[in-house]
Amino acid sequence: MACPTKRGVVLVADDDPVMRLLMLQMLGQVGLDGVEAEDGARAVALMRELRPDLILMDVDMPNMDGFAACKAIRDDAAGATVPIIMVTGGDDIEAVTNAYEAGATDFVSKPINWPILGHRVLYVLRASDAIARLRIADAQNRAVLAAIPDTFFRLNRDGVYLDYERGHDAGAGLSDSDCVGRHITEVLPREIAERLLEQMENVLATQQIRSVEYELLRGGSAQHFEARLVATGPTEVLGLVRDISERKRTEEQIRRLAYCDSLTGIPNRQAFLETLERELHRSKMGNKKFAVLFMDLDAFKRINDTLGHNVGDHLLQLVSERLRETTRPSDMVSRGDQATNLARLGGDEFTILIPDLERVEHALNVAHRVKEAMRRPFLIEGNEIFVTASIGISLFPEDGDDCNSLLKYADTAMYHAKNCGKNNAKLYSSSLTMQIMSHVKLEVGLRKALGNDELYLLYQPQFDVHSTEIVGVEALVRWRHPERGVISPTEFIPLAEETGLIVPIGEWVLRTACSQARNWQRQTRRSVRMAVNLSAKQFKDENLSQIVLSALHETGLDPRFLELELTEGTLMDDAKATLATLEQLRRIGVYLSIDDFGTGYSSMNYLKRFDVRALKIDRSFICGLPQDSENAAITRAIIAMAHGLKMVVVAEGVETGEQLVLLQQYGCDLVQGYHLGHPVPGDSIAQKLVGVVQAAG
Ligand SMILES: Nc1nc2c(ncn2[C@@H]2O[C@@H]3COP(=O)(O)O[C@H]4[C@@H](O)[C@H](n5cnc6c(=O)[nH]c(N)nc65)O[C@@H]4COP(=O)(O)O[C@H]3[C@H]2O)c(=O)[nH]1
Repeated sequence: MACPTKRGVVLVADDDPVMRLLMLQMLGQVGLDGVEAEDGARAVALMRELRPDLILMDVDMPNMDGFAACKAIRDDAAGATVPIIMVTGGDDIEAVTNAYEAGATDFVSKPINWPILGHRVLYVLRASDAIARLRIADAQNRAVLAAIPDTFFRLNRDGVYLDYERGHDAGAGLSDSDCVGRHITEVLPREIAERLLEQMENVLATQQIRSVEYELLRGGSAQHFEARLVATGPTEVLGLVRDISERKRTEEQIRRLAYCDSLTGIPNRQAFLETLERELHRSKMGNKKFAVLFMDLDAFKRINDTLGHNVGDHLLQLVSERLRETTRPSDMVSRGDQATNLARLGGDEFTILIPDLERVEHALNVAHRVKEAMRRPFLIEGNEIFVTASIGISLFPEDGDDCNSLLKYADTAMYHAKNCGKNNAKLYSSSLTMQIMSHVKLEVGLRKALGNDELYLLYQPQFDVHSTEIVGVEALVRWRHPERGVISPTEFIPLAEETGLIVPIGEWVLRTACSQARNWQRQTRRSVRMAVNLSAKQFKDENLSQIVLSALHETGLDPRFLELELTEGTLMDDAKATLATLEQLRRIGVYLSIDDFGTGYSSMNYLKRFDVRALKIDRSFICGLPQDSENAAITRAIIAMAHGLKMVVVAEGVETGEQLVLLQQYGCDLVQGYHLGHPVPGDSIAQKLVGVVQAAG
């Protein structure tokens, strides 16, 4: 017979001393101690005093019968849970009913089967012990559930709520009366309910915890929840629901920080790449096309450098704002999520994704709209700032089928647009890559050209209109490329300017030209003025006057015989700095002229202050003469104006005798052009000069 580890105490209440004795004996045999009470009142008093583990209570007793004693014990907090076995008469069914009503745990009938009673007592003690432990566990569970803020519920396999306890963080959520006994689809939106039911099946099948996140609209705003489901039996799950709105808000903030450009508030490179990746996947699945536009502001660096970073930053904000407005129309975006279609990759680079592209013209139209939007002035700190944009476009699937290639090709096309004169939009084509490759190859070659002696000069004579004598020459550089043959300066000078190579190349031209002019003087005893082109980069080089001085000094050429040709653009770019450089050159004593006059904007006022000695009328005005009356009028006006400012006028690009005669009539001073002489090597000029001397002699 199993015995409890601790010896239990049983209170035996009976008015019959023989019965009490027998009971005490029976208890002793099963390892229990007994205490006696001769009536009900005494039993109640001993229960309070000794707190027995079980009570055996006879029904018929004097003073207070068993029913009354049982009730009194139950009414007392100390006796509320103690197991009470009532001892009733033989077939007294009514007594049994009364016993349970009075709060008895069990009953035995007389005559008593003593060995069975021992077992019965032990069984009731064990059951009571288990109930006590359950009661503690239940209290603990309730304490835990009360301490956590979550709502919890129980669902049966059919999806009906068995229980619902609203958590203290749930605010104005559902209550148990909304849920208990109802099916989950009647309580929650169908889509959410179905997800929960699906996970519930998983939980029951695997006995593992699953969680479901969902969103509910409450009081006009979205609230986020996470329900964790755990099986509590083969057909039941317990759900713990937590409000995760705050966590979602934090996650959203972190996402925004990671995916938003902090300056402009639009998506950043990372966000764009992810959008592009998604679009690529979507377009591949749906057999659709899309375009990537890559936009870069022309001359943004200059704005940043001259007006400061604050203005630069402000400009980028306004640009992104304008892009946002421009890319808003419905034809841009066929889906809701339009914000991420526009992004700033960094610096002044922006990208736009055009999904569901039906025709390429569509992408070109958007590019055109963007270009036009950028052309409107931006007002910053009271200044009107003008910018233009260059745009490159790549297409899926025509140009590539991965994000990196599409972005790279749009970038390549953008560079091409810039090279084509800025404020341009260009589509990518595979031949572009070839072009760019050859551009890069040319640059590598140009870097070596100086050291490899591949550059040389030709000289084009300039004649006095009246005496038809050579009074000067213009030095024009050529590049004898080892593979491609002779390359024109119109091809490599822009590249040299872009890469900064123009500074060493220009210095070489200057020294070579000065040395050539000095050689002619020695050979022919004739002095002609040597004109050398100066690019804007050279002009801005702070060592310019030093280089000019040293070239003159080394070759021994008189400064009067060196002419520096500048374009209008170079002069007008930064009038203040220009004045200082021009003043240094004037002090050296060199001759200054303006090349390609009429093609840019120059202020006459400045020209006077700059102490420029000659204007070269651009050949685009001369080539239409004499038929083109408009150009004729412009040419005459330039000559009159230059003479008014005491400047000499040189006409470039004279190709016919008629043009020469006309220019003579207009009073032009000097002429240069194929009609009078092509650019030729130095020796040919020497022969011409000797010829002139001999003819004169
Ligand atoms: N159609 C036509 N063209 C004529 C005629 N007469 C002369 N030309 C061409 O017109 C250009 C005049 O030079 P530019 O306006 O200074 O224009 C020059 C100049 O801006 C630049 N360049 C040439 N050499 C140098 C240099 O050493 N340094 C710098 N910075 N630029 C240079 O390259 C440009 C082109 O030079 P080139 O190809 O040598 O072309 C030369 C010359 O060959 C004519 O009657 N008809």
